Amino acid sequence: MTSCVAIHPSILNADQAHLADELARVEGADGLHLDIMDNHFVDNHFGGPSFAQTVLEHTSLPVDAHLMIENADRWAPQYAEMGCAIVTAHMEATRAPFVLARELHRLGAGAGLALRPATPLSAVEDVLGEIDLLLLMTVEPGFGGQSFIDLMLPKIAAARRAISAQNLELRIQVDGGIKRSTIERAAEAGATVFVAGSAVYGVEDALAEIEHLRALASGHCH
Ligand SMILES: O=C(CO)[C@H](O)[C@H](O)COP(=O)(O)O
Repeated sequence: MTSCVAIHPSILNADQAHLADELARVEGADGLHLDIMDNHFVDNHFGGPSFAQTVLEHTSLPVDAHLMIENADRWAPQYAEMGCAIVTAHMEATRAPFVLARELHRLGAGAGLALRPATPLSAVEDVLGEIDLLLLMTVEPGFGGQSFIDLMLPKIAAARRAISAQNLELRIQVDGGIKRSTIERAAEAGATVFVAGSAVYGVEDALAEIEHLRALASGHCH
């Protein structure tokens, strides 16, 4: 059965020593969230092009690459070229979001833009019509296992209103602290794509957890 919501496990939280197994145990999710961190835009280093290539070779899921890197205009297109389904750059790290979105589309990928918690929605309002995914961070980007920031709920709701007012199709993704106790509030506010790291990789039966999260969010479809 297709659902109105999507659960994307974040492999940042997987056991990196057993990457192929960790990818296999989330087959059945709606997509895979691939964090890329450059230790400049955030205080952590993870992923990169060769890691992304390895991940793409070991999953059948559509991969959404979340680039927590400086100078995203320069580096984002290669993730589209290698086959990521969606490439998301941070609005704070792109100088030319319209050009970047068109370039990602030309390369066959969806285009996403992400906002740190403290960046207002107004930063992306003019570009919403060019993108496929708006990622609203619900923690400070950089690390898994943090607590969901409740103050992001009005921002999610405002994004949902802006998208409806402009009659757009793009999806709202949330990332950070998504688990059983938070997913319904994020869904009710207007999110439809949920990144879940520790909630999925921290339990033995990852697929059962994905099902559970999907069922909770599905009660609040937009
Ligand atoms: O971008 C991220 C942190 O910056 C991640 O996607 C992170 O893996 C989410 O983990 P959790 O679900 O445990 O909060």
